[in-house]
Amino acid sequence: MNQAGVNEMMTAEEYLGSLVDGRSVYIYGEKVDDVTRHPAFRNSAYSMSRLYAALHDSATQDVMTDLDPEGYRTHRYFMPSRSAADLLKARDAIACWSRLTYGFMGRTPDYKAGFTATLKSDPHLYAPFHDNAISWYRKTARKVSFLTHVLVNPPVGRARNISDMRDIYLHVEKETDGGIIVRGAKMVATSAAIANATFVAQNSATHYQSGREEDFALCFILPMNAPNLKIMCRRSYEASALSPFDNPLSSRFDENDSVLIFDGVFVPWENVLIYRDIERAKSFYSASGFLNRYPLQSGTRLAVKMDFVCGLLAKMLESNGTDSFRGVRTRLADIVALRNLMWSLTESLCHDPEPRKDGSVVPRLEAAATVRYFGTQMMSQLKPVFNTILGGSPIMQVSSWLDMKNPEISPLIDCYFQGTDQEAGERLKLIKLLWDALGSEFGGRHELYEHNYAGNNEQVRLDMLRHCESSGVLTQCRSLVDQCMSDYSLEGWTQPGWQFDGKCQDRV
Ligand SMILES: Cc1cc2nc3c(=O)[nH]c(=O)nc-3n(C[C@H](O)[C@H](O)[C@H](O)COP(=O)(O)OP(=O)(O)OC[C@H]3O[C@@H](n4cnc5c(N)ncnc54)[C@H](O)[C@@H]3O)c2cc1C
Repeated sequence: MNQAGVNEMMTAEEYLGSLVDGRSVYIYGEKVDDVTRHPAFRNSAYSMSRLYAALHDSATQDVMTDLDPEGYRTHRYFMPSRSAADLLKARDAIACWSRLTYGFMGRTPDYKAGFTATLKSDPHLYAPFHDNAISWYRKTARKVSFLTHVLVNPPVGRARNISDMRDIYLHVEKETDGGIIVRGAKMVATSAAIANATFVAQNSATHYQSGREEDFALCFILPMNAPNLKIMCRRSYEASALSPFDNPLSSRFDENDSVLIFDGVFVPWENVLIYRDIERAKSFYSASGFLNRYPLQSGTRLAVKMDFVCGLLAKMLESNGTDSFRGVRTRLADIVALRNLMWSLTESLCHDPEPRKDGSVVPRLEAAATVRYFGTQMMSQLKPVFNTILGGSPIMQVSSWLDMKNPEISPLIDCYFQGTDQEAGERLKLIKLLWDALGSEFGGRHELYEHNYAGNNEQVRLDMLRHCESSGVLTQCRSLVDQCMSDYSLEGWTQPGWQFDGKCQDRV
């Protein structure tokens, strides 16, 4: 094997070029010709392209990439890991990419690599489509393709049977020699407008009725330019950004979430992984290793974001001149503790991993479920602290950068908008950044994302509990209590050593 391996990873330019493929993206009443030039998407697409540049940059290539078992250079998380050390290196690659977006792009291509790498480890989970699994592993690893995913049925008729929702929920409409035709809608595909393909399945909480609902038990991968696939975008925060000074994050890291409408979409057989198979459709999440693997990406990305958030908070407190107050410092400590917790969890995901049949390893599910649990709560825990110790300071802003360029008022701004030992321009720059991160519509969407991206809040908890029950963790916890209770009885200690003379001590 060539030491350098074969390098087919997309460059930044190739990635941007791959998005100009005739996809049907709709926003503001129009179909978008080219997302790489459109004001609603162009900066976010460019931010994503910088990740591809990092794969080829000699300063970051070693951290980011390695050769996969077939001799192709790829991102470290796009291939199965063989050891705890491999997982740690993959964690560092994920962190390296995340820092390029300060943790504000959650669905970078390494997220779905949490799944696609597993296609190589156990393709037989997708029998009789196991060749498709291997083929999609190769395609995604070699190019470092950007896959998003869409798993959730629209929030309508949730208490009804799936089959009663056939007019809305995604299902197979027709089978042909070449593949299947699917129809229905799915929510929401983050970054679909700037991804290469989407993975489509039902989420793990879906209840199917055997014999009636096989048409819904599907799993396939679809290029974003598939005919009749409509990508319906929400409002763009990038398009509504005033300037880099006013919206330094939302103007370039807006992962537009879209509803996908499959309006009679043809899916060729080679893109199908599960077809009308309820058992496989229900079980592949836990069986594939995706549930073990994706929290390494999402936890590491969140840890980077928490670094950023801690920095923001510390700088704002300094600017306000409240950074030495004892009570304020204790609340900053609360946020630093959350940051430390998330980084520690990423370490525990890598150490002592679970072996797979093919000799690869994945993070232990117990640790993965814990990242999912704490990760989804972190932003909600953070906001009250900001609201409390920053008081009203984040709202003391000028309306836009134009006020600072207006000679009539700029001297007044320079005087009255100063921070503690800080010029007004620097303080306002910091406040605008803080507001974009946490107070803006972009910030609100981020809070909702962190809370929900891993499933609804009850599912996150119940999945973790179910795992701890089935893996024996709760049995072990119970037996520790049993052991303690077996040390004594009504008659006294059952073990030698401790003293009891048969009297009630305080009546001696
Ligand atoms: C910003 C953002 C980005 C997202 N990106 C993606 C993406 O890229 N791909 C993707 O697939 N999804 C994505 N999602 C969707 C996300 O996966 C779902 O929102 C999440 O799984 C929660 O599901 P839900 O919204 O359907 O809520 P529900 O499951 O409807 O839950 C809402 C409430 O109803 C309760 N509930 C639901 N069902 C039951 C039941 N059977 N019995 C009792 N109570 C019940 C829940 O406990 C919860 O309290 C995104 C969401 C957001 C907010």
